[in-house]
Amino acid sequence: MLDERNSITVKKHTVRRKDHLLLSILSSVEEAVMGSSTKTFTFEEVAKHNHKKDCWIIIKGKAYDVTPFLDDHPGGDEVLVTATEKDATTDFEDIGHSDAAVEMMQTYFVGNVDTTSLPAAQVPNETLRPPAQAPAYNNQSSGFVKILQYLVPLLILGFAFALQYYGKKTKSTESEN
Ligand code: HEM
Repeated sequence: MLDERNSITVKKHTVRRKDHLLLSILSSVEEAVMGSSTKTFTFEEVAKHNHKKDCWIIIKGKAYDVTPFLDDHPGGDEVLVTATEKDATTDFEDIGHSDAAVEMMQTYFVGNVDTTSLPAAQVPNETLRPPAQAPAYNNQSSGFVKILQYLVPLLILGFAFALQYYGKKTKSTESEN
């Protein structure tokens, strides 16, 4: 009886081990297949998919075909279409997407993007202007603020003394009367 039970547990273990082995073989085969079949697109190739019926976005150097997700995206379909034809990494991260969203994203992965083909980030000219070009009145105004910093406490002090003096004077004239 005991022997029978032992043999059953031993068999279970063997089966589990075999399962595990089989799974790891399967996953490494899958990995090898997936690895070799992962495409690399240029930015231009990805950018062609830029409308509601065919919508691809680029996040962290990877391309995602979010066309089937447009209707279900909690942030709406418009933001996703607007995020095409550019590197949408900052847009995606600025929203503060949850871990669940990041996990969900993997479903739509279609390939890597050749990062050398990505256009340089477009920075508005205003932000590139060096601070040296700031208007000259800035220095003048900071000098004026410094003078005020000394002047205001002095004025308050003078006002306090004047009040004290005026108070004493009115007291003495009252007592004289
Ligand atoms: C494959 C890519 C994306 C997936 C899987 C995804 C998924 C999600 C999910 C699950 C949410 C709900 C909140 C959360 O769990 O974080 C969400 C919200 C949102 N997403 Fe995305 N998203 C993707 C790309 C983008 C992009 C590129 C933008 C562009 C700006 C964007 C904008 C938004 C906005 C505005 C919200 C609403 C946030 C709020 O109402 O608080 N998403 N997204």
